[in-house]
Amino acid sequence: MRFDVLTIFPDMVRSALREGVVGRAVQQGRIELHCWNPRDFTQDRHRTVDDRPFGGGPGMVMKAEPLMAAVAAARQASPGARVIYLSPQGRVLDQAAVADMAQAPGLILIAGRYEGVDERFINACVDEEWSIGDYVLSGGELPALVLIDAVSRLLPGTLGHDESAAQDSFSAGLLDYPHYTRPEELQRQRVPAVLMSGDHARIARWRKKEALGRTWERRPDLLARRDLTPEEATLLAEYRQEWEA
Ligand SMILES: COc1ccccc1CNc1ccc(C(N)=O)cn1
Repeated sequence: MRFDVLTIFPDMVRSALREGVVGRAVQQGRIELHCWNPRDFTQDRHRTVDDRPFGGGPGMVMKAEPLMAAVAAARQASPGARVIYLSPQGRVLDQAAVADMAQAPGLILIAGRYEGVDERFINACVDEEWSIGDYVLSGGELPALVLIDAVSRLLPGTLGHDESAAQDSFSAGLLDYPHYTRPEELQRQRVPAVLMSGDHARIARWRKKEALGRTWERRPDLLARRDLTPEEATLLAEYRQEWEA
């Protein structure tokens, strides 16, 4: 899959994607990453990418023309890509949206800076506006990196064991079960015996129950959105009995 990022800080984006599973996928060519700097698409000596807002007010606005020229170049290099603008005004991202994006041939991600971009650029060039959450950052680069990481994890071959992405609780609409590793006892806390039993069916059942129970405790909103199978309802009832015991 190909990711094109429009940013005035390309080194910030490139360096962040050198490490970890995504970095390895880029090195192995399973993921392509290209950065386009709007400054390279300016016509003036000062390579101006921002200007003062019409109507007054604080801060600067990113000029439309350099962005339009950069997006045209990116579209040519990545046919069929979805053009996504990361902003606090976008639809808030969730795992289902990430999974849908992983089906695209490519994503062209616009990382805004300053107070945002000229609305005419959004109207003319942007397919979708997305937010990584209800908070404001100094730029769209970190949201673009979040999106690239979340999508890349779902691409075949990115993770060591593909099923670990599938097992990801959010893919199942639930929170994750607790994880443990050596030592077996730590500050008088022992690893739950079931995990030492070698009984994989029993372990899977325990993990499902923990995921359901923790979702019920911490994120009832997620549970409300999810129909439980009869088995899941039984597991959650068991968890709640133990919890209220
Ligand atoms: C004032 O900043 C902006 C204003 C408008 C657009 C982009 C920016 C760049 N900042 C961003 C970008 C995305 C998110 C998010 N929640 O996804 C948060 N901040």
